[in-house]
Amino acid sequence: MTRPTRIIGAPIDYGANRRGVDMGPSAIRYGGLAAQLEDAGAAVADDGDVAAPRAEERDPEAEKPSEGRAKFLRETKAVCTALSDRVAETLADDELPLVLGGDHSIAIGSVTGSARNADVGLVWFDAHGDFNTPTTSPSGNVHGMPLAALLGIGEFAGVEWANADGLREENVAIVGLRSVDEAERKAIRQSEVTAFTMSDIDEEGITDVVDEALDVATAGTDGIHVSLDLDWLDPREAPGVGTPVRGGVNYREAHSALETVAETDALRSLELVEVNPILDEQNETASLATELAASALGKRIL
Ligand SMILES: NC(=[NH2+])NCCC[C@H](N)C(=O)O
Ligand SMILES: [Mn+2]
Ligand SMILES: [Mn+2]
Repeated sequence: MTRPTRIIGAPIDYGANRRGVDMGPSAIRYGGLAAQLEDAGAAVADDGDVAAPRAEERDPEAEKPSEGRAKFLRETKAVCTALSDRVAETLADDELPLVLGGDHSIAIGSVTGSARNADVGLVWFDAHGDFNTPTTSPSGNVHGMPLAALLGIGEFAGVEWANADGLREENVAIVGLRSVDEAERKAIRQSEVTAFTMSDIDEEGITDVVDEALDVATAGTDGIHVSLDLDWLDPREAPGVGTPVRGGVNYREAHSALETVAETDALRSLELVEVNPILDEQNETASLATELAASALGKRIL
């Protein structure tokens, strides 16, 4: 029997260039999330969404980083702080938080919450490194920065609300990387984070790569957080995302990866991000997200 699962929505799109991922939580719920999770054997409760300021109330320049550019940092901080508390409370109740985004900046909230009273490993399924900082970011979009924020890199050093207490670089694995900015490449190489690119998946196959990623994340930790950016998949499988990149994993590879996550039995918290219903086709990306969540929670073909 899977741990009781509590759904928490974080309906924001401050961190992304293209509007629409704020509707992700609705689309994923509408795509049949609760039924999928029950199929996986999980008892499901829906905690609703964290409060998010409306577009009209936003000020892109309200809170500035020490240097560089990070748009809507004040709003991102407010939402992530609330989300972090909800995730920590859910874990304290011995339930599994399933966070629905929203753009990937919400990972700052989910992971700080998950790593508050525990040593946590992190598996980051993504086409992107999300390793920019306010000075290296080409866009100023915070969804390209959450990993650097959580690890306290660059201008994020000592930024308490954004740094994850119980997370060490050695326990972070990025899987499926294929779009990296120049400064990000350097920063990832300099860090202790393990990055598995699409070329690694070409060479070794998804099974071996995910096994290795899970070894990295589980080594010496109390459990793992899995952050699934839907642009990890090839845009043919997941068209409803704001920053699609060709050459991603296919449908079966994605399921296989999350089935392997379930087998490890170390899952502490999970999030599904970057679903953009405006750009989607008949909600297929949101439905796919629900299926992958079910695989991560232990749903099997037979
Ligand atoms: N979570 C994402 N979809 N991130 C995309 C980041 C794109 C680019 N590297 C940037 O920093 O702007
Ligand atoms: Mn991405
Ligand atoms: Mn991402």
